[in-house]
Amino acid sequence: MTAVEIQGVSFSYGKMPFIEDLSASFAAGAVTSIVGPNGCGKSTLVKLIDGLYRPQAGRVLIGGRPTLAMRGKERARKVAVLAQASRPPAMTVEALVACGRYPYQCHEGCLGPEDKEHVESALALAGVERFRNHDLRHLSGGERQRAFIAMTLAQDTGIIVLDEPTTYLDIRACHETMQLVRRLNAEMGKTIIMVIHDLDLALRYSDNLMVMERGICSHAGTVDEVLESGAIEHAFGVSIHAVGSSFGRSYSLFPA
Ligand SMILES: Nc1ncnc2c1ncn2[C@@H]1O[C@H](COP(=O)(O)OP(=O)(O)OP(=O)(O)O)[C@@H](O)[C@H]1O
Repeated sequence: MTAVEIQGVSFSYGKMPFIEDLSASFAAGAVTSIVGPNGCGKSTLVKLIDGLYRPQAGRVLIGGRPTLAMRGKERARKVAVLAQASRPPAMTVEALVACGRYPYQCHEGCLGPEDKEHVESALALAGVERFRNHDLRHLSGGERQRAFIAMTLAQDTGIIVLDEPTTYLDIRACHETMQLVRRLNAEMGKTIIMVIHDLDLALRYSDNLMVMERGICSHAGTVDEVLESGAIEHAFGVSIHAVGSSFGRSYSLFPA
């Protein structure tokens, strides 16, 4: 089953077409990473999925429904998008996580018992309960990232899109974030789509990969299929060596 489908999408920022006739699909219940060199259009694609940008041609479907046919709150009940890390707002972790409930709130914006339950379980799942009263600005990068992931969990969507969730994190926090992603997928059946620069993390923690090169999808498939295709080597100009160990496979990448 397909969670998100991109059908013949074209998009340009100015006069020059940037994304042209892009088609791709993201499988439901899978962890898919979008990888590609700087500036190839990964974040643009995320914004198209989020409905922030309107394609000049083609359409994006979420659960079979065109994104632009949905109102903002309806879309936000289907897909939670965590944008690239920016300066953290001055608020507590709990207040941030409560923001994830906005698609379910009425005009007054107060939380009902069901909203509060979702906030509590999101705090617990992301492992940030003990920081609930902490100011986001005083957390470490890894703790803060988990707080933002908790906010997307409170949104209670089947699909979560993470744009560079490991930026600024040290190696341990990177792996913890990826393990959380895998747990959300395995235990809650979440479909995860993430943009990720660290190819080793993408290869280790994803089921599927989509490789982008300047506005196009050059290859998509399972990790093994994409590795065999040579699309990553082509896109990044690297060679990849897989190393097996009792801890699983890891990947070394060298300039070609
Ligand atoms: N708001 C904008 N207006 C004009 N051009 C833009 C805008 N946002 C992005 N671009 C351009 O579109 C291209 C793709 O940008 P995008 O951020 O989607 O790439 P990316 O693959 O996510 O890059 P990175 O890996 O560096 O984050 C880049 O050349 C960028 O300069």
